[in-house]
Amino acid sequence: MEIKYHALAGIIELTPRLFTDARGSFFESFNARRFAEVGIEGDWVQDNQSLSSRGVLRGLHFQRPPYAQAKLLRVASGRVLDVTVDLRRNSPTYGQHLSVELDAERCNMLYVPVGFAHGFLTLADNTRFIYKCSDYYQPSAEGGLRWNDPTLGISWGLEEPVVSEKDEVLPFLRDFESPF
Ligand SMILES: Cc1cn([C@H]2C[C@H](O)[C@@H](COP(=O)(O)OP(=O)(O)O[C@H]3O[C@@H](C)C(=O)[C@@H](O)[C@H]3O)O2)c(=O)[nH]c1=O
Repeated sequence: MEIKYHALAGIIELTPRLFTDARGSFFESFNARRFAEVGIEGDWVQDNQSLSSRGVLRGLHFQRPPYAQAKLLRVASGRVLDVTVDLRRNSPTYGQHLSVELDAERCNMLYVPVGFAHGFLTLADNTRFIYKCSDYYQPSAEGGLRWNDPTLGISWGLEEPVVSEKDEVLPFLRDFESPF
């Protein structure tokens, strides 16, 4: 497994070893012991999966404490541009973001600790996005930031993605107090 510690401290990318043979391929998508060794901590309690066509943007989302979630993300089919924004008030990289492409061919995964907003844009049809969460879904604790906030300056590479009504009215960073 290849491990990459990204410039936003705490974000870890894992690219697993794929075992390929005449039947197809195999990889370990989660191994509690091995993942803990490289710094991935989470008492994982919920798995989610979404299906999206190309050009769908979901995010940028988080849950407020005490329901904050760490997430372990991957793509089972298709491809996404995955974006995380550092919302840890004491962090030297507060307000900065990281963009990482996740795809079903490499099966690369991203670990996002508590304290980040998260979103993704699908780059292919039939994109299945799968993620583990370290706390349960709690609608009353949902929060987020606007995907096209000029202060964040995220280059999504698409002018008019498909975005939910809920996500189109999320606040901008300047009007927002981070709960982290
Ligand atoms: C996130 C979530 C949603 N739902 C329901 C609520 C709603 O009716 C429907 C769709 O919810 P949403 O529109 O919030 O789904 P979506 O926009 O895909 O939300 C997800 O976006 C990505 C970027 C994340 O990081 C996730 O944590 C999550 O917030 O599913 C659950 O039942 N459990 C869950 O854990």
